[in-house]
Amino acid sequence: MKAAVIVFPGSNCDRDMAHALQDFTDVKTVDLIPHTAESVDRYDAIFLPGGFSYGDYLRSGAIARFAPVMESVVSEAKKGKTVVGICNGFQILLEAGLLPGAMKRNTNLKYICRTVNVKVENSGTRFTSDYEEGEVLRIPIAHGDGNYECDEQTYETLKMNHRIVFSYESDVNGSTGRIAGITNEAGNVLGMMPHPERAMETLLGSEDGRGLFTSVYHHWRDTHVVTT
Ligand SMILES: NC(=O)CC[C@H](N)C(=O)O
Repeated sequence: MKAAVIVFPGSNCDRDMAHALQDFTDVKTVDLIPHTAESVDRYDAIFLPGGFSYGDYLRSGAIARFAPVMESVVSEAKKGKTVVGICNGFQILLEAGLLPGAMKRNTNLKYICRTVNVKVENSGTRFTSDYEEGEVLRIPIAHGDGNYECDEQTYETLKMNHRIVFSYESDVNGSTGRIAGITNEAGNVLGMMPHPERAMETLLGSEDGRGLFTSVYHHWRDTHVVTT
């Protein structure tokens, strides 16, 4: 599997994301791809990392969504490739229209940086198959704009189709339905606010994030014939 980690001006979790993929899965190639790249079509999975792309000016993710590489990210997502957006990456996917809804300021109007309990609501996805359904993970959050908002109909659709993949065990930022992560309708695009790439080693507080990266890798391995 070849993975691309997109680097926008202001990304700050790109190296952690590459480290998570490189050192905790059997992914063959992990490349850091600049926001100016024309195409990511040679990659099997595309990762949008957290950070403060374009300084969060205008609205988190609103400028990054127009970065040159995004045209290719959108078209690969529409072809069914695996796309993962974490934190600012999730915000960019929302702004790009690959996922429904939007992010508002956290209800306490503060940047929240702490480890929280995140529940796996659906373990039947390519992002969560290595977790148990209902499992509670300890994963850090670090965001100012993590208050997920969508209209009632969208919320009902997300719920009915099991597209709410992660939820906060208790309310941390005001998100509708305590939503922490959702997929698109086709199930190949995931956006989540918590940072699994910062939960890879017990020494650093938690290794509960590993399952996200191994699930993506195992999904790819199980759907591809590997010739050596
Ligand atoms: N860690 C992040 O990706 C932060 C996302 C965004 N800059 C926010 O504050 O909401």
